[in-house]
Amino acid sequence: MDASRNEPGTRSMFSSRRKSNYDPKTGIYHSLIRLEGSHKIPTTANLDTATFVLSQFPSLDQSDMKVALIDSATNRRLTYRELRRSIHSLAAGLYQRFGVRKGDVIFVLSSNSIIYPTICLAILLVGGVLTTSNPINTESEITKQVLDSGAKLAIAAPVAMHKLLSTGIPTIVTTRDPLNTNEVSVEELIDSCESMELPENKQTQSDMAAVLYSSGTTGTSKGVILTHGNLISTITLLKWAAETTSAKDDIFLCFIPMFHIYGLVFFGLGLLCANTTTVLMNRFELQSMLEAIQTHKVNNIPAVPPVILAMVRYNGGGYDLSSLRSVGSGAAPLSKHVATRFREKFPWVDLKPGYGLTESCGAAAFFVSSEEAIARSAASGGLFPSFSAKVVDFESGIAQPPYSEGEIWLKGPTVMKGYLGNEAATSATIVSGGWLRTGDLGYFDEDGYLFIVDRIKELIKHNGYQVAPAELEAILLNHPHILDAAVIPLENEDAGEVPMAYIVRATGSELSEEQVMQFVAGQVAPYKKIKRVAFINEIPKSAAGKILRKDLMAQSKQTIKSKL
Ligand SMILES: CC(C)(COP(=O)(O)OP(=O)(O)OC[C@H]1O[C@@H](n2cnc3c(N)ncnc32)[C@H](O)[C@@H]1OP(=O)(O)O)[C@@H](O)C(=O)NCCC(=O)NCCSC(=O)/C=C/c1ccc(O)cc1
Repeated sequence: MDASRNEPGTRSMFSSRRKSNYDPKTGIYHSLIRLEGSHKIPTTANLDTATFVLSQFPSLDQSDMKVALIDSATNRRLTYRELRRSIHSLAAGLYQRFGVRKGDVIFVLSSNSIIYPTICLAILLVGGVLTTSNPINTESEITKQVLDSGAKLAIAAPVAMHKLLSTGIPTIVTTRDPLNTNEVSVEELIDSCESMELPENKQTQSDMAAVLYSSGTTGTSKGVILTHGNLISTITLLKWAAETTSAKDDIFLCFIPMFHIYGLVFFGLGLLCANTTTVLMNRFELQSMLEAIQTHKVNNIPAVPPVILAMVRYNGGGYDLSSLRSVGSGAAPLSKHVATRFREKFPWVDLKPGYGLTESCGAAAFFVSSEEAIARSAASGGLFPSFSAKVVDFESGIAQPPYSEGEIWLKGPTVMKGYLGNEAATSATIVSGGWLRTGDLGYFDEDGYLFIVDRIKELIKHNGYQVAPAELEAILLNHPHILDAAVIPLENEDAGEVPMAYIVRATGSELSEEQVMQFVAGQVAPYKKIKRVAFINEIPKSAAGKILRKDLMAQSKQTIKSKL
């Protein structure tokens, strides 16, 4: 969000104000910002996400001719009026022609497209539960998610359709191949179902709205249950943030994937409530991004660290980037060094890191103004309104005062209901009093700014995508020449981290590093591929048999240093 267009007085009010209040009696940090008037989170019980989002669209007059989405490749535009119509038609088509009923899970397998928000909102409007996946995932990864989520129907991009064949679930293609007339497409449903009836919506805020997959603090991928209440809260907070920072008239650029919470909340749902215009890229590519910024005079980009690094490295090329005023950073830690270089190179752009998780439905902490972000360049912002946090010491379990480190626990209206069909993981993650254990190590300063210093959870972040070590270890242990294995994150300047495997070979085996990498590469999505292998006699483990990853991470640093 951009601060340079704040209403008179707003900027100084926010930059001088503390973002949270620490109560030493309870050890709780509370957000100090209170939502007022139309920014309050709606409390009506009988409300669903799509009805709420549609109620925020420009009114049905000339103002609904405002452009909501522009396809950067084709320049195709969708106005808010057209978007409203497509959402209703597709929802009616899903109801009448595919029998979708309240609670039915629908699996969406597509990269970003101009109709992605329509698909999400139509599913939510008809009472379906949205589950999404990266289309570059393998057939077996996709099949696993289809089974785990209990999806009854899929909507898939033509290039990914084949990955669903073995699941046997009926599939609608996003755009029809003119040569294959048997397929029903989303576009056809939008065109043909306009006059079909959609029965009265009977959903409540506590109903399940989405199941997005995350590995949480440990283990493999789990379905994060997000209710309509969670989504409505996160959208309300995003709309408030857009308005507070006067970003309502900004042109946004979207390349972050809408199949993850970050992209879904910003571009699939939230910014539509702020009535912004978004230029959509099917996937990230540096030159295309620079071109899109110049052509569409883009002002605002919610981004991720690898993209910010790519912008730092880009040298010239003659693109006019003067329209750009705000770049956000989420999904992975942004190094202080990269942030400083970015600010030196693009001094007219506000760089604002934020913090959120799938389990907190995206929202948790953000910066209102760039002055705050510059003054605390290693922070991830202050708590969003309506949030509380604790910093809990691992050994004692005692909540810590400002500047003391511990695990960040969060409480707020966006915190997930739990993991689908996984009581054990749910109760280990959402603990007494409704606190969400984030698995991140950090602290607050005395003004309530959050600093994330390390990750305690067993997770690798490659390009902002989660890679669960447990998933790769399970694959490795299936190799007949592998006795034991452990996977850890290895720092990487371009992608943040890459997966590295420590392998105990079976006696007499001459298995090579290359063979290990190829074995895994054939079974996982590209971002999960193991990029480095080391052989070891024994995997270090605790008395309880838990892999001592920190020991291996320290060892990997030594090994790599000695090889340089
Ligand atoms: C733009 C990135 C950084 C780079 O894109 P890429 O270069 O295409 O690389 P990928 O990692 O996507 O793809 C891996 C490989 O697959 C390839 N690939 C790629 N898309 C294709 C294709 N459609 N066909 C075929 N091959 C392909 C790609 O070329 C590449 O190949 P290779 O280099 O050979 O390994 C991309 O990774 C990306 O968008 N990452 C962001 C992930 C993300 O959004 N994570 C959010 C998780 S949720 C979260 O943390 C919430 C935070 C949050 C924080 C604050 C808030 O306020 C709210 C929320």
